[in-house]
Amino acid sequence: MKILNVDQIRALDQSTIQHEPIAPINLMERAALAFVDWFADHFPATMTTKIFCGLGNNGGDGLAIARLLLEREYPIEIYVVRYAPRESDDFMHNHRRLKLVTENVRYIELSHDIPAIRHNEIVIDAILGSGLSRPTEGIVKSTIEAINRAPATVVAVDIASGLYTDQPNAPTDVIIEPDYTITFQLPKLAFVLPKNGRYVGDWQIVDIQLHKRYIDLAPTPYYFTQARDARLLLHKRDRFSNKGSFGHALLYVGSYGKIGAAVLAARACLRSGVGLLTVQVPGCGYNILQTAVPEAMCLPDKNQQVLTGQSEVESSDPAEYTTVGIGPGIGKAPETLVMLRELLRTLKKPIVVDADALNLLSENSNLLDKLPRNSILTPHPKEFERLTEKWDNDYQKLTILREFAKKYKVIVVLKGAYSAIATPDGDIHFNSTGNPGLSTGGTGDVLTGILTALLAQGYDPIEAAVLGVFSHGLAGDRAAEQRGPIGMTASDVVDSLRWD
Ligand SMILES: NC(=O)C1=CN([C@@H]2O[C@H](COP(=O)(O)OP(=O)(O)OC[C@H]3O[C@@H](n4cnc5c(N)ncnc54)[C@H](OP(=O)(O)O)[C@@H]3O)[C@@H](O)[C@H]2O)[C@@H](O)CC1
Ligand SMILES: Nc1ncnc2c1ncn2[C@@H]1O[C@H](COP(=O)(O)OP(=O)(O)O)[C@@H](O)[C@H]1O
Ligand SMILES: [K+]
Repeated sequence: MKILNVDQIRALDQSTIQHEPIAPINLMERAALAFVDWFADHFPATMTTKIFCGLGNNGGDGLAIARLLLEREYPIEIYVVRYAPRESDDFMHNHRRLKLVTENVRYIELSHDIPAIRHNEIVIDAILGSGLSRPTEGIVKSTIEAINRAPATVVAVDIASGLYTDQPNAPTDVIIEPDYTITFQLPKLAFVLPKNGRYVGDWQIVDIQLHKRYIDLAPTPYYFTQARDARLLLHKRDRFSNKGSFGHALLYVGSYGKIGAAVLAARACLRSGVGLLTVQVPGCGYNILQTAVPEAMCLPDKNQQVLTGQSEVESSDPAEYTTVGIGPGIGKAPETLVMLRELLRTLKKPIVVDADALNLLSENSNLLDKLPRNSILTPHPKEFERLTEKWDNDYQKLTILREFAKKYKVIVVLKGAYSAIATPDGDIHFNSTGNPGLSTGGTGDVLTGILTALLAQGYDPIEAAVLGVFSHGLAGDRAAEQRGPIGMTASDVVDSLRWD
C-alpha cells in the first residue's frame, strides 16, 4: 500500500471528484459515514460525545459526522471552533444541513466558551486535518489543550489536529493526543514515525473509495506493507522440490556467554524454510548448538570464545554457501574483525549483516564499501546512528536512511515499531506488524535467521527484507496473543513463525 504526501492526497480528492464523478459534498458524506460506522462499532449510543469542528473540510467532516450520529441517537454536543472569519464551502454546506436537524450548535471564540469535559465522555476531534499549514495558536490551541487535559477518550478524524501529515512538528507545537485516529483511505507518513506515537494513538484506515487509478499511478518512495502485499511475495513450493532447492545458508553467530543468540538465529532460519543450515560458533558453543538445534550442522571455530572463521574441522569456503548471515552475539574481538574483513573481501553475493557485525562496520567504516550489493543490514536505531550520524527529527532520519542505502547499494532494515526498510533505489517500506512485546532480547537475532533463510531460498533481497520483516512481526503478534506482550520471549516468536 502506498503512502502519499499532502499535495497528492489533495489531488486524489480532486481526481475522485472528477473521475467517479462525485460531488465534493457527497464524498465528504462518504468519509463521514465510514467514520461513523467505525465509531458505532466501538462506542455505544449511551455515551455522551462532544465533537469539536474547525472551519475547513475536516470540520465539514465533523459536522456531517455529528448529523449522522444524531440520526443514530447518540447524545451529542456540537462545538465549532471559530478561529477565522472564513469557512470552506463544504463546511458551510454541512453546517446548513446540520441546522435542519438541530439548533444545538455552540461556538467557541474565547476560552470561556470551551466546555468542561468529563471522564466517560468521548471527544471527536475534527478541528484541523491534513490542511494544517502552521502551528496551532489562539483559541484552537486553547481548545486542544483543554481536550488533552480532559480524562475522556479522544478520537481524531483523519489526523490529530495540529499534527503535520508529512513534515516535522516543532517540540513546542500543541497537538491533539488521541486514543484513536480514524484516517481516510491511506496511511499518513506521520503515523509511522516514533516521535509521533502520542499524537496518533491506535490508528485505523477506513476505505472511502478514492480514485484507485490515481493511487496506482502516483509516484512515491513510501510504502506500508500489509498482509495482502506480503502474501504476494511468498514463493510456492514445487511438489518435486528437495532440500537442495532451498539453499544452504551459513550463519556466523555467538561468542562466549552469547551462544543463545546463535541458537535463536539458527532456529529461526530453520523455521523459515532454509534447505540446509550450517552454523559456525566459537568452540564453547558446539555442544549447546548441536543439542539445541539438531537440524543444523555445526562448525566449531578453533577459538573457544570468539569467532575467527578458522575451524578445526574441514569446512568449505563461505563463498560456496548460498548466503551468509553474520552478527548476532559475535562481539567485537580483533580476531572477529579480521574474519569479517576477509569475508567481505571474498563474498560477492547478498548477505545479512546484524548486531556486532554492524558495530564492527561502524568502527571500520572503510569496510562499508566492500559490502556485497543488495546485502541486508538490520540495525536498531542506536546501531544505525553509529553507522551514520545523529538526527534531529524522524524526517531527517528517513533522509539519512535513504542516502545510506543508495550510497552503499544495500538494503537497510531500521528496526523498531513500523520497521523502515530502505532500498538502494531510494524507496522505504514501513512494516505494519509487530508489537511492544518484541522489545525483548533476542528478537533481532530471530530476524537475522529469517532473512538469511529467505536469501538462501532465492528470494530477491528487497522482497526477502519486506516479507521477512512482515512475518517476524506477525509471529510476534501471534506470540503476544498466546503469551501476552509482557510474557512473550524471542523463542516464542520463533515458535510462532508460519509461512502461509
Ligand atoms: N482526500 C481525502 O482524503 C478527503 C479529505 N477529507 C477531509 O478534508 C480534510 C482536509 O481538509 P482541508 O484541506 O480543508 O484542511 P483542514 O485542515 O480541515 O483545514 C484547512 C483550513 O485551516 C486553516 N489552517 C491551517 N492550519 C491552521 C492552524 N494551525 N490554525 C488555524 N487554521 C489553520 C487553513 O488555512 P490556510 O492554510 O489556507 O491559510 C485552511 O483554511 C482532511 O483532513 C479530511 O478530514 C474528506 O472530507 C474527503 C476526502
Ligand atoms: N515496539 C515495537 N513494535 C514492533 N516491533 C518491535 C518493537 N520493539 C522492538 N521490535 C522489533 O524487535 C526486534 C528487536 O531487535 P533488536 O533490537 O536487534 O533486538 P536484539 O538485539 O535483542 O535481538 C526488531 O525486529 C524490532 O523491529
Ligand atoms: K482532526
